[in-house]
Amino acid sequence: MLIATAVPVERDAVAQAFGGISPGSDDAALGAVGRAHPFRTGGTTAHGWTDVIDVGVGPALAAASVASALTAAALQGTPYDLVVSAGIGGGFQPDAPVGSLVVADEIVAADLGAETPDGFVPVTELGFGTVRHQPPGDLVRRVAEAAGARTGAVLTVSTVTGTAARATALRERHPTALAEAMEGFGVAEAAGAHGVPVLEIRAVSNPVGPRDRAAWRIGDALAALTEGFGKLVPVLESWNRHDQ
Ligand SMILES: O=C(O)c1cccc(C(=O)CC[C@H]2O[C@@H](n3cnc4c(=O)[nH]cnc43)[C@H](O)[C@@H]2O)c1
Repeated sequence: MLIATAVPVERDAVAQAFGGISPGSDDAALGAVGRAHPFRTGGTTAHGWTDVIDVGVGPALAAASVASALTAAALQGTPYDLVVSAGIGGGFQPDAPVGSLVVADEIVAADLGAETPDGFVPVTELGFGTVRHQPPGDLVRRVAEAAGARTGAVLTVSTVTGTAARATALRERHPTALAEAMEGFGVAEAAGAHGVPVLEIRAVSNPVGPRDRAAWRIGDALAALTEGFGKLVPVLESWNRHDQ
């Protein structure tokens, strides 16, 4: 399994749930993504090992980093069979309070499209590409149950929402959205290109809405990430894509 966080503190929060903090690795597949201290579990389960890597902020860098890691692992003959995008995120209020966990039942590119006089039009309506990925429903349910998480759409944005108007517009376009972050769709595109299932798990660090940096609770969200992963690791490790 490959778990992709944006930044090292998120990687370390997830790695703690596996019993370690970024010991570093000279593994060639992980080195290929250019990250200094990837975390690799001992590989003691029947399902092999889990790598936790920080892939950078934003959908483009996340996609490039994850695609590199997936390609390198496949070329080594040890392909990953599940990719998880994980980290902190903004929560739509009141449904996803700060400190809560959200598991994506849909990973949606919320600002990939065109602005028109009639409003936002997604690229799919312009005849291009895709704007959503669907994680395996059974795995989403099991993981959310184990971690005590809510399930809903997680939006990927290139600009952190900073106004109430923008939060309302996003929620109107995506009524099932619980959270927004900046990497999930990029990670999902890379996983999709390799035919590998994807999950997104976010710990809410701040409300989506008017920019109020003082209201961000990054420490609490990182703690929730560690606690949540502690509960769901057995589910992730035992999941087999043929269970679907
Ligand atoms: O606006 C600021 O002052 C500010 C301070 C620290 C960090 C940021 C970020 O933009 C971090 C983005 C990073 O964290 C994820 N994230 C967390 N909350 C949100 C959100 O409400 N909307 C989008 N992304 C969020 C994101 O996945 C990035 O990895 C800003």
